[in-house]
Amino acid sequence: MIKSVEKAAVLIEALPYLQKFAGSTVVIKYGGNAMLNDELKKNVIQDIIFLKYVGIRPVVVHGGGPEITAMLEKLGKKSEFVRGLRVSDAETVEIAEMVLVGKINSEIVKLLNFYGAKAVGISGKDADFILAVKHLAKVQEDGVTKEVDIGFVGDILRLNTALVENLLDKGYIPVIAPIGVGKDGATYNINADYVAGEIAAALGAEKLALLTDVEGIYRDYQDKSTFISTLSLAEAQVMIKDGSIEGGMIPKVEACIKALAGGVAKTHIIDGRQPHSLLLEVFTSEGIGTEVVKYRRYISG
Ligand SMILES: Nc1ncnc2c1ncn2[C@@H]1O[C@H](COP(=O)(O)OP(=O)(O)O)[C@@H](O)[C@H]1O
Ligand SMILES: CC(=O)N[C@@H](CCC(=O)OP(=O)(O)O)C(=O)O
Repeated sequence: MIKSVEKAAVLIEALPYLQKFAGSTVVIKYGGNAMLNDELKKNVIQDIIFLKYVGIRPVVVHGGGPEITAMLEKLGKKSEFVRGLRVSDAETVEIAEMVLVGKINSEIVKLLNFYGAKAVGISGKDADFILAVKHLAKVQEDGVTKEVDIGFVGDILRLNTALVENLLDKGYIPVIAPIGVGKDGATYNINADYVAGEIAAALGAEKLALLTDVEGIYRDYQDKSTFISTLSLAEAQVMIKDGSIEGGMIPKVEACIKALAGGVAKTHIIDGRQPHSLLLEVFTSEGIGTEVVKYRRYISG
């Protein structure tokens, strides 16, 4: 049992962060790999509500990659990824939309409302929130960079930021599904990390927190002793180039780069499997996850 004095110390430790973040916007990317059981989901939902009740403006962007993969498998379709992005033919994007908007978005909204917030779900199609264009994946072949068509995968052309700002101003928690719409009316599957990075930059958020299924970034992710607590943009770019950041971690790091370039003060990749990792990241001095920063300070001597 923790003693009352220790409980009070925990609350007092949060005081400078409560003061610092009151009124600011925090974008939370809730990844599909951090949704894997109900207890974890409840923890994340309670953390988001906690942020809201201490005066922070949380914006939730969710993924759902594993559920899309499982649904595609049920329908006899195999998933293929290029640089962390799902190759999406017309049928795949339709299923991705069904899973993301019809299932995951409405479930997160339901849970947030059940635990005491007022949440509103939106996809990129609501009020043309995410205007998208076809993404061309850049892959290296024999030392040459080639552009590859991976189907209805979108890049973000424009975000209707006013929609999210209006919701925040009225006290709602926006819950965003990463589906975009083209000028031609086509539906695009967009990696949720990119949506989170762009929306954090567009809103001038204080913080972007990406919840995933690893502790953070490793120099060699097969070797847990190579964990990195702070990574600069330049270092991250080198790690993508030399292949030590790969697959699903690439969009995350690129989202941090986008957010930092857009003026977001802090970006973090944290372990969504650790109970209340979001609260620990925001309100304690305990270092958690990997912080991606513009520049790293070197202490000499
Ligand atoms: N250098 C690295 N450090 C940590 N994880 C990495 C690294 N490179 C690739 N990864 C992979 O990225 C994964 C996280 O991305 P992803 O599976 O898309 O998660 P999410 O569903 O949360 O978006 C990790 O589980 C890990 O397999
Ligand atoms: C183009 C693309 O890759 N879209 C993603 C969208 C969901 C997502 O981003 O889910 P996670 O955050 O759980 O990975 C996909 O189809 O898996």
